[in-house]
Amino acid sequence: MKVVHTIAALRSLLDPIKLAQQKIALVPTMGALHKGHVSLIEAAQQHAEIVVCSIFVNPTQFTDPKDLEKYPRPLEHDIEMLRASGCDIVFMPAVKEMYPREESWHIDLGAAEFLLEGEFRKGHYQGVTQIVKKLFDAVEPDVALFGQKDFQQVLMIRNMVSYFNIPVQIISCPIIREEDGLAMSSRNIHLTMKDRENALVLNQALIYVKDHFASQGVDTLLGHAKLMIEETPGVTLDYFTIANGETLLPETDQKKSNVIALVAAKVGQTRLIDNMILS
Ligand SMILES: Nc1ncnc2c1ncn2[C@@H]1O[C@H](COP(=O)(O)OP(=O)(O)OP(=O)(O)O)[C@@H](O)[C@H]1O
Ligand SMILES: CC(C)(CO)[C@@H](O)C(=O)[O-]
Ligand code: BAL
Repeated sequence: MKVVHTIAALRSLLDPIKLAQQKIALVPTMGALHKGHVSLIEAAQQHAEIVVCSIFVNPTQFTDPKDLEKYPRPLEHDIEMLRASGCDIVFMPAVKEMYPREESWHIDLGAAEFLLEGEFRKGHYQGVTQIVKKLFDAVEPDVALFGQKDFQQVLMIRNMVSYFNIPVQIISCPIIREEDGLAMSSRNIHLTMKDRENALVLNQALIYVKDHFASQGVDTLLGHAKLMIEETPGVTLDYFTIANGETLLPETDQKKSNVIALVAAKVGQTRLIDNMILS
């Protein structure tokens, strides 16, 4: 496994691979890797000969400076995990490498940009698409893999790709959970023991909705799920919605396909998200 820090070094590794017409997969991450990330590397290996993983805590997508400051950065551990997973190239640029000068960025990501995460983290998806475009320019991958855990992020990245006509296949991979159902997340490390227990309600509320989707109406389901979360001590709900998987607008027609339940809540000091496909 090669570890590189500059776009120039990355390109000199990738040029012969491209000349040999080998397929390249990119797995963008912010590090603090867990089994969810490893599942993306493993899926990437099914789609390409060479797997590049980027580790970059992208400042432009953080709307809360404290969140950026305390974002975990266990670099040695990450490199060891990637080595064990069979990743080929790790790209770990410094902030100056990706943002050599002040720049403004704004593209039309469609109305769904401003819903859900976009409402609670204003400008977040401009920052996400800005860095993912830069990573795509640096790597020129044939395929890029993202987690369904960040459901809205995958939609926004697909919109960015179609905005620029980038020839890359975007693949969304299933959510990897702890044994008790908590969605794996780098931010779980901030949870106290009590928070960790309380956080389970997010997955439990999603399961409730999925299990009763055929037998109860949307209003009843939402009422029950929100109550479950609001009654859990230390948990503050940002949103719980049953939405169309394309527009992210509330869905009331339970016979439709592509319906998803999405949740975000603060558990103690830590904001977590999760979701579940309903149809
Ligand atoms: N539990 C998971 N299962 C599958 N993919 C995941 C999971 N958690 C994160 N990912 C995916 O890994 C990629 C990198 O995410 P990131 O580095 O932000 O990790 P994270 O655990 O989502 O961290 P955080 O949510 O705290 O920012 C994203 O595409 C994300 O959707
Ligand atoms: C896609 C991403 C690596 C861009 O910084 C980030 O948003 C993430 O880790 O999901
Ligand atoms: N996994 C999404 C990255 C973020 O929370 O900023």
